[in-house]
Amino acid sequence: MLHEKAPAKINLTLDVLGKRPDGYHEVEMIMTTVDLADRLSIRPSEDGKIHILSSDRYVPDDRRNLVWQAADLLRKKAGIRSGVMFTLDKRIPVAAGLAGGSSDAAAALRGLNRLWNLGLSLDELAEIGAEIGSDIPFCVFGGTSIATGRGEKLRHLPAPPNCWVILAKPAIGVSTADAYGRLNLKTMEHPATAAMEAALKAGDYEAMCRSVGNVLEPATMGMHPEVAMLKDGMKRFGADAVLMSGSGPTVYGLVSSEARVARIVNGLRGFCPEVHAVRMLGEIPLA
Ligand SMILES: C[C@](O)(CO)[C@H](O)COP(=O)(O)OP(=O)(O)OC[C@H]1O[C@@H](n2ccc(N)nc2=O)[C@H](O)[C@@H]1O
Ligand SMILES: Nc1ncnc2c1ncn2[C@@H]1O[C@H](COP(=O)(O)OP(=O)(O)OP(=O)(O)O)[C@@H](O)[C@H]1O
Repeated sequence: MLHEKAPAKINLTLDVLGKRPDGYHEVEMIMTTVDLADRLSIRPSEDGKIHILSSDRYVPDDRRNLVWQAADLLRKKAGIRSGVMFTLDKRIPVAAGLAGGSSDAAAALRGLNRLWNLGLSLDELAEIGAEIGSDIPFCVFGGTSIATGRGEKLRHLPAPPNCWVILAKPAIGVSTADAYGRLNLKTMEHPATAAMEAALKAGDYEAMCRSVGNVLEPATMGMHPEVAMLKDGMKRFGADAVLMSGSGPTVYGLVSSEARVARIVNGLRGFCPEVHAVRMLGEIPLA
């Protein structure tokens, strides 16, 4: 039996540069993994099939699961006929903007590469993952990167300065396609991606906080006003910077001092069902 950790990601920035002929959007975004992770256990199955046992009843256990799709694609590419049994301990909120499913799929690729002794590099696994979802290549590596293209072209960046990340997810799920679909390419305000990259290189916490931005925020807030309310609450309770992650609806707050974390978490629990205080993971954690 093999074990892989599948950490959540947050977007420090998310910019859209235009619409592509394939219907996707050309993005430029800085993402980093945080210490909230699903656990994936992997063992061979005698019947030649792919099985998924999930701890979360809202997560599909069949071919709709990104873990299933990753295993199926890797099997085809590697010409393997063996079956596999996954046990998925879900801790990342589902449909939250935290790339939970993508990270599970990336963990499946890393784990199966070991189980089947395929000897593929992380670059090769990321390329295979990109055929299933735009966030999977980033999740194969973890750490901190700037992603371009559809999200699959990655350049590694230094870890963010040490701080706490408070994640708050309202009781709604957001479809990523809907959020992109509602984007107004003409009126959107672009985030300061270059300033964010410079802040990470300088290890400058205040500059990082000043540079967060996500063009999908107004699009998702238009469908779900709860997201704007949660952002206001998080600011009022004292977070240094507040942003929606990915296509939402999870909102995160950055906090430098541990003393403020409990106050913000307790304040939010009053009106938000799911709140987690976690650390940034820093450097690539997944080996
Ligand atoms: C919002 C983010 O999570 C930020 O990291 C990603 O951009 C989305 O990544 P993802 O969930 O892996 O997305 P995919 O499964 O590849 O695509 C889901 C849907 O999102 C839209 N989509 C996604 C990525 C992209 N660069 N442009 C898009 O327009 C498309 O409508 C697509 O059908
Ligand atoms: N392993 C998985 N874990 C969670 N959801 C999954 C998984 N595989 C497929 N799904 C489906 O994908 C949908 C989106 O779930 P997920 O948690 O990956 O969203 P997300 O965090 O918003 O992703 P992203 O940030 O990459 O857009 C769910 O509604 C679920 O039905």
